[in-house]
Amino acid sequence: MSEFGEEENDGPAPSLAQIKHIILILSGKGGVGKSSVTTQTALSLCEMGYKVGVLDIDLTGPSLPRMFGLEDKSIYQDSNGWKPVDVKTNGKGSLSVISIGFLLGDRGNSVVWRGPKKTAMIKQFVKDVAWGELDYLLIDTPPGTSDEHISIAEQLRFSGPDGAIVVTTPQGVATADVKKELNFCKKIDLKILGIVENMSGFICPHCAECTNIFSSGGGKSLADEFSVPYLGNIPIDPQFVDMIENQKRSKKTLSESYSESSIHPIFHGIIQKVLDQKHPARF
Ligand SMILES: Nc1ncnc2c1ncn2[C@@H]1O[C@H](COP(=O)(O)OP(=O)(O)OP(=O)(O)O)[C@@H](O)[C@H]1O
Ligand code: SF4
Repeated sequence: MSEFGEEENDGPAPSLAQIKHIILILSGKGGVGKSSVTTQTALSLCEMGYKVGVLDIDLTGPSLPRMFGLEDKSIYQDSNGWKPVDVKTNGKGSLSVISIGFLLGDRGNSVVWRGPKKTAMIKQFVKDVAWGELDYLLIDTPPGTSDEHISIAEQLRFSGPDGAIVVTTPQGVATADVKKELNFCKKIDLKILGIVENMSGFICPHCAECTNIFSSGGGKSLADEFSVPYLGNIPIDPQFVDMIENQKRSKKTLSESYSESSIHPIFHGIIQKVLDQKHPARF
């Protein structure tokens, strides 16, 4: 990427002009499945026929290239800006991805940057990607409330995001961190579209029966406490991990494998609750 200059954030980025809805995916804590939720949101919306873009601003641990089976892809820049990487779909909708992961030479690498450099990179991601026309742009953020969150909130200040989907797991420690995240959203005036409780129960790979191995209900009580929508819970599904890990060897596209998975109807219901909120399009 080119030099990062300090500019004033003086209005909505032209690169976002043809995007109808912007949704951020947040989590208070690492490893709760935020990137999985972003991936499933993208696949579900795409299956519904929408044009979807995914922006990965988890600069210290970008996992979306792996989730979408795009680890060997690179991005390039033309006169319109950075070109997102396309993901094969079932013929419905469209899906493209931009991640810092595409710029890291060794895929095992992560970046260790101080705040100003992270801010500059996020600014470039927001302003210089040639998304074209999209129904939904999903922004996958790092866990917690870090420089990246403040930067993206600042960059989107004039761009009217629909709001944020917040991911938690049933355990108390995760829900405690989510409270901080929810308070952060309140502070920056970012609407909460709802809370998703991930890894809630376990789907048996033999009989597809769902068993609650940890307590559940933490997400719902948080939603009640903060008076925000509860979108639902997603069980741990070994088939999902298998689908991600083995997509290169599979004859099916990720969209096809996803549409046949047990997790798919559950997640579809979650996304439908977001769509039912009927946020006005940005243009
Ligand atoms: N419902 C689920 N069923 C099975 N595996 C899951 C589920 N949700 C997440 N996982 C797996 O758990 C791991 C962590 O998930 P993910 O990378 O989505 O978390 P994250 O919150 O984005 O992590 P990070 O803090 O690194 O950004 C991944 O290997 C993912 O495939
Ligand atoms: S849920 Fe049923 S099939 Fe799965 S391990 Fe338990 S008893 Fe066996």
